[in-house]
Order: sequence, then C-alpha cells, then structure tokens
Amino acid sequence: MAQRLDGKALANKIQSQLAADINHDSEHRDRPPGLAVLMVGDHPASAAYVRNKERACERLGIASFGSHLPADTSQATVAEIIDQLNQDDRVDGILVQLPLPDHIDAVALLNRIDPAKDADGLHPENMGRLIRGESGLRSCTPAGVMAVLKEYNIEPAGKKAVVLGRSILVGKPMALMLLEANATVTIAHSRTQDLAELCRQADILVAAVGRPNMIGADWVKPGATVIDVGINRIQDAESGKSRLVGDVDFASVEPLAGAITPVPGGIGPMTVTMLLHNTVLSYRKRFNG
Ligand SMILES: NC(=O)c1ccc[n+]([C@@H]2O[C@H](COP(=O)([O-])OP(=O)(O)OC[C@H]3O[C@@H](n4cnc5c(N)ncnc54)[C@H](OP(=O)(O)O)[C@@H]3O)[C@@H](O)[C@H]2O)c1
Ligand SMILES: Nc1nc(=O)c2c([nH]1)NC[C@@H]1CN(c3ccc(C(=O)N[C@@H](CCC(=O)O)C(=O)O)cc3)CN21
Ligand SMILES: [Mg+2]
Repeated sequence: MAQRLDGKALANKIQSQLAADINHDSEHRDRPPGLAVLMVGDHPASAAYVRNKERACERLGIASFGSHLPADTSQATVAEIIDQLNQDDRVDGILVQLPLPDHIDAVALLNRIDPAKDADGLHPENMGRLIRGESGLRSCTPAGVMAVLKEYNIEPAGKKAVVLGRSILVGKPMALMLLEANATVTIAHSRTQDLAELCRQADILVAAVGRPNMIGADWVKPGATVIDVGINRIQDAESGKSRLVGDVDFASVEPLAGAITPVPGGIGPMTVTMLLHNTVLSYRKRFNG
C-alpha cells in the first residue's frame, strides 16, 4: 500500500511559518502583503482555487484584492485592470486565473503583468529564469510538487520521471523543475503514443491532464511515486453529488504505488501555499530591493 503524501498537512506547516514571517514583518512595515486575483468568467477548478486562496489569505494576514469579471469582459478592460494592479502599491502579487474565455488572448495578459508581481511565475522573464536555473518567482503547482517530494525525502536525481501534460501552467515548468533536480524527464501529451507503457516506466509519474481517473493501475510501475495534479469536478453516480477527483484512479493505483498524493488534500493546497509564498517573497523584495 502506497504512502500517502499529505499535501494538506505540509501546506498547513508552511502556512504557519509564513504567518509567523508576515507577523514579524508587519511590526516594521506600514502595510501587509497584498495579493490580487483576476478571474474572468467561471470554471469549476478555478472556483475551488479562489475559495481556498481567500481563506488562506485571511488566515495569514495577506490583503486580498479580487476582481471577478463577467465572461464577456473585453481584452482591453482586463488589460487596463492589470495595468492598475501593476501600479497599485498595496499589491505585491497578481494572479490571472486560467483558463480564460476564448475571446481573450491569455499570453498577452500574462506578459503584461509586472514580472516583480508575477505570483504565478508565468511571465516570460520568470519562466526564462526557471529555464536557466536562476532564482525567481516560480510556478506554484510544480513548486508545490517539488516541496512535497522534498518533505518525504523522495529524491528525483537519477530517476525516470514522466510528466503527463505540457501546459505552460503545469506540465512544462514541472518538467524543468524535475530536470533541475537531476531526474531524466519525459513529457507526454495528447499526441504521445503508447502512453500507458511510457508511464509504466516512470519512477516518478506526474499527472496534469484534466481527465478524471485516466491513470489506472496498468499505467503505474509498482513502487512508483504518483503525483496527481488533476482537479476534476464529477457527478457521483450513486449519491448524485458533485465531488473533486484527480487524473489518477486512486482506488486502483494506491495499492501498488510506492507513494501517492490524494485529491483533495494533495497538490491543491500546496499550490495555494506556494502562491502565498511567492506573494510574501515579492513583498519583501519590494521593501528591501
Ligand atoms: N492541483 C493544482 O493545484 C492544479 C493547478 C493547475 C491545474 N490543475 C489541474 O490539472 C489539470 C491540468 O491542468 P492544465 O492547466 O495543465 O491543463 P491543460 O492546459 O488543459 O493541459 C492539459 C494537458 O494534458 C494533455 N492531454 C489532454 N488529454 C490527453 C490525453 N488523452 N492523453 C494525453 N495527454 C492529454 C494535453 O495535451 P496537448 O498539449 O497535446 O493538448 C495538455 O498538454 C486540470 O485538471 C487542472 O484543473 C490543478
Ligand atoms: N493562473 C492560474 N494558476 C493556477 O495555479 C490555477 C489556475 N490559474 N486556474 C485553476 C487551476 C486549478 N488550481 C487549483 C485548484 C484547486 C486547488 C485546491 O485548493 N484544491 C483543494 C480542495 C478544493 C475543495 O475541496 O474545495 C484540494 O485539496 O485539492 C488549488 C489550486 C490552480 N489553478
Ligand atoms: Mg489535490
């Protein structure tokens, strides 16, 4: 039976430390750290994220600045709001919730965020730093995955890692961070052939696809570490209630994996935590240069 990697517990631990840091800082600063979240339209995975972020900000003493805009908001309007947040001295971190509606050019908006306030680590400057192995603001979900591996002493060096998914948000930065940690990394996607067989070779398998329960027992090497990034809302057949599931069929994979993250309670809470961490980093940098 796999060891359960408790992202929620690690998130709570890191958040307590962050709260203490913020408390200490606020004694000699005139304002708390501030995080702004821009959401256009609605998306089920985003709703869970926004909810948890706001709760955590409140708990830690981070000021929240949110705009939830209707799905038909124009590109120009969103761009203008980003410009205002870039100028706003109370705001240290800016996050534009993805995915955006089809009529919006997401890349143009991400490029518009002041890289020093890019709490999501998606601006080309911060992604470029990641590629070069420099320090900077790093994508929250992959950073959260690396923190979980570290906490549980799972060493990527020399291991075969397969990352399923190649998005800018998760898959690509995830692969870069595993590579930085000296894993041998393969990135798989919708055009990859013999996917199950490829995944079965992984010592560390990261699933970031967005397909409920796609990864079954026959995709996993016995003893492998399985990281489930997927957040999918499904309707439970029996109860009729909706609930969150990952990309991994947890019930069938848990018995043979070496270690596994649950959904909920795995990488989701770590993503929120890394976002807060990035916001506090930017805050300190803005005061200390
Ligand atoms: N836990 C967290 O904190 C967190 C954070 C972010 C996202 N998420 C969740 O993680 C999942 C992925 O998010 P994302 O933003 O990376 O999604 P995305 O932009 O939709 O990317 C999905 C990736 O999966 C690949 N893919 C789709 N269907 C596939 C298939 N049948 N076989 C193989 N590959 C397939 C796609 O391949 P192509 O490139 O070829 O299309 C793409 O690269 C979603 O469930 C999302 O809600 C969770
Ligand atoms: N710009 C951007 N950055 C992101 O990191 C991001 C987006 N957009 N859009 C949505 C996805 C999905 N993300 C999520 C989704 C859920 C949790 C989360 O906290 N999940 C909890 C439980 C949720 C619940 O039960 O309400 C978990 O335990 O998995 C975190 C990040 C982050 N994502
Ligand atoms: Mg999770």
